[in-house]
Amino acid sequence: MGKHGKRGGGGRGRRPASNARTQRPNGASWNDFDTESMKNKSFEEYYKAQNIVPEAEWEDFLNILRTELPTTFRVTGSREHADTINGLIKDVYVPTMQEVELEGVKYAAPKPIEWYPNQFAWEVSAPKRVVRKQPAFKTFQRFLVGETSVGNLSRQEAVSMIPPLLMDVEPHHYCLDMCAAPGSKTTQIIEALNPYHTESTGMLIANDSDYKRTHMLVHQTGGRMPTKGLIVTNLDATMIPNISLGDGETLKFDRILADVPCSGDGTMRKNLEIWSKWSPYDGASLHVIQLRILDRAMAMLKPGGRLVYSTCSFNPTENEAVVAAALNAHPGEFHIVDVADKLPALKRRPGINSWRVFSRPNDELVEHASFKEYRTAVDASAEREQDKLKGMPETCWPPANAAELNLERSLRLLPHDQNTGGFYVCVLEKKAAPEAPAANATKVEKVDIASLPTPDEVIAIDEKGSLPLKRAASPSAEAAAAPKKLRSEATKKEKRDLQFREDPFSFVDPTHAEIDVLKEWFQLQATFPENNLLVRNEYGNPLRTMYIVNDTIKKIVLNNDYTRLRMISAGVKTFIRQDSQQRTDIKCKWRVSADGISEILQHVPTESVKVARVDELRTFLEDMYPPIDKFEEPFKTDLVKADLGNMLVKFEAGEAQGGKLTLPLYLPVWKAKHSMSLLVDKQEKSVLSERTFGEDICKPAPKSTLPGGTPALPSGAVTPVEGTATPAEGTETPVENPVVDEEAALNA
Ligand SMILES: C[S@@+](CC[C@H](N)C(=O)[O-])C[C@H]1O[C@@H](n2cnc3c(N)ncnc32)[C@H](O)[C@@H]1O
Repeated sequence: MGKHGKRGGGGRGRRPASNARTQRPNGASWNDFDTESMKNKSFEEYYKAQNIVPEAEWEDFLNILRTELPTTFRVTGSREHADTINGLIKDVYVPTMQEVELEGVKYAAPKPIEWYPNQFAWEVSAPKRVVRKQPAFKTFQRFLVGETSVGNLSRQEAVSMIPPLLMDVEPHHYCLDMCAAPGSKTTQIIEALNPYHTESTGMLIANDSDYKRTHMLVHQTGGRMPTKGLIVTNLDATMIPNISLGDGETLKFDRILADVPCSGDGTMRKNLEIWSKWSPYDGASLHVIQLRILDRAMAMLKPGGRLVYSTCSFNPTENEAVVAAALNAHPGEFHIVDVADKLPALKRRPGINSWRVFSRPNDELVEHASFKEYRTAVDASAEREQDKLKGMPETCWPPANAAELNLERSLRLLPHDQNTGGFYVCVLEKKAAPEAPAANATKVEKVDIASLPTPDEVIAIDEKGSLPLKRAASPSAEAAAAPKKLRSEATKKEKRDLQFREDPFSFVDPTHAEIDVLKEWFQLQATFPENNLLVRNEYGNPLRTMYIVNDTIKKIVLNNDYTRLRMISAGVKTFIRQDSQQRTDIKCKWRVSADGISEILQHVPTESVKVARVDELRTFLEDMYPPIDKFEEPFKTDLVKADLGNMLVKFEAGEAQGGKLTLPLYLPVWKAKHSMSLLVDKQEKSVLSERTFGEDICKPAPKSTLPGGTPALPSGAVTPVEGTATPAEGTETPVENPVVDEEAALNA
């Protein structure tokens, strides 16, 4: 195998199509690669031998792997305005991109992905070079970036959208996403739990073992897809502890996604370095951890529950071998679900029940027909030098009963079928009660997963093509042990994970004076979940931020030590304290966050929401602090009459001043002594402006200081409020999410 991935020099065979530098985080970009260097002898030999691609299609398979992936994205389906956004794409943007020509070449307009439900996913095949240079594509690109930043669109590889669609999530389900970061599938699960903001009683635990990546997860879900039924945790998925719901009940899940760390060779079209680095050890080194994660998922699933196992790898060692071993570790308990009737337009290949196992001593593939033969080679020292894996376990080979496990019901997505990356998905269901094997079933020994060797360090590649991921340090084994008692008396006795440095979680006493203030100010009705207001300190003190959680999340928080669960966040950030140093006559020093407004609106009387029109929205966007005089009647009188502080405003659907709102829009607004302001993130304001008025009419933030002496804000900050300032330092850590935390910006 030659050395590939040279930087710079544009030698012979250089890809002609793109001038764009699609820089990869790991350093390789499409410009650095020519198709000549996109070769790997072992990869080709290995996969030819696996028979996952019919011989007649082999060249198509290899050729498409050497081309750049189209851009694909989803419309966030649970949003009220999903249809509006999809309508804009179809009716406004796509017509302008018909027959686009650049340098004599015609490029197709974006088109809906055929198999994705409701035409809510799109594919843009034009290369970035065209998108940059061609005005119609450029305008569309700006729309995509803006709507993605506020959570209305999600950029995601097409095949990566499949596993959540096959989970069949319903709003009442308890779900677990075991390896969730950066969270593209997590947002799909949340959407399925909250279709069109129906009242979901279900919940999701989104977990990842990489601490930094759990914060990406918080950002991805919090700002873009806020839900009161969500907890983010930072656990090793192989030993997620049992979770108590109180009264002796242990949480079992209806739906689990195990989108496990993998070799990522299905991502070669964007993660170009795989071409030079691929080896059969990549998959084999991950086999045991993948199996352990799947095994843990099986234990946490309810009878009748559904579990989706997926990888972005073609490799049977990471796919069918893992599923087969897991089934044989739980004989008679699970079956593979036939999903042939789901997503009917999706071209998929059946899983295989026979595969071959190779090692690669001295850079040449060596096949081992059986585990026994492989061990003989290792023991004879022929393999020892290369035996980085502490030995491939027997579960890497097809078991004797492979043909009886219905592995063909699992799905392999091949890139040349519909111009995508590669993926593997298997849907498993837990039987209501274990079944005895059929009399004619092949006898196999039960797989003992606990006895399998785990490599010390496994390196997986993120499906987004990010940096290789090292396996994160695991929480302590004790932390994984089941809780013995309820939290009320047991928390202090439970073994705490002292390495874990996040702030504690507790609930505000509903009789607390601040809750009375909130109730009176916002006229919160009896339906308001006053018992479910969570704060990030030990004493239930509403110091800076209050989050709303649903009842199940509350039970989890109350009945489990947060360090043992390594809880990073929970619920929707709803109320943010807005203290004033200059004014004492503000009756309610809290504002509703833009993320939390839909949680509040359902509990306030219609008449307490002020009504405005598109004209008023224009005034709010054009001027960061419009004086009350700038507004028209009858809204102006409403503003004059209102007390200083936060109010909720409904901007009615309609057209005026070159703007159009297709649906009503609800936003929090602040009244200060001299002016008004929209409590919305700067970026979101620009997106809103583009969508409503066809251009960004928002004035840039003042350069020096703002009224009240508040300094100008970084991007991502909510508009500060005249006359308000930093709350006194409390015991809570102020920044739960450094990227989007509005408070942090206010306090800058
Ligand atoms: C393929 S990526 C997941 C992609 C994610 N599901 C999505 O759709 O955005 C695999 C993830 O597994 C995490 N991971 C690796 N080992 C893990 C373990 N033992 N337990 C939990 N997560 C793990 C990695 O940090 C990585 O974020």
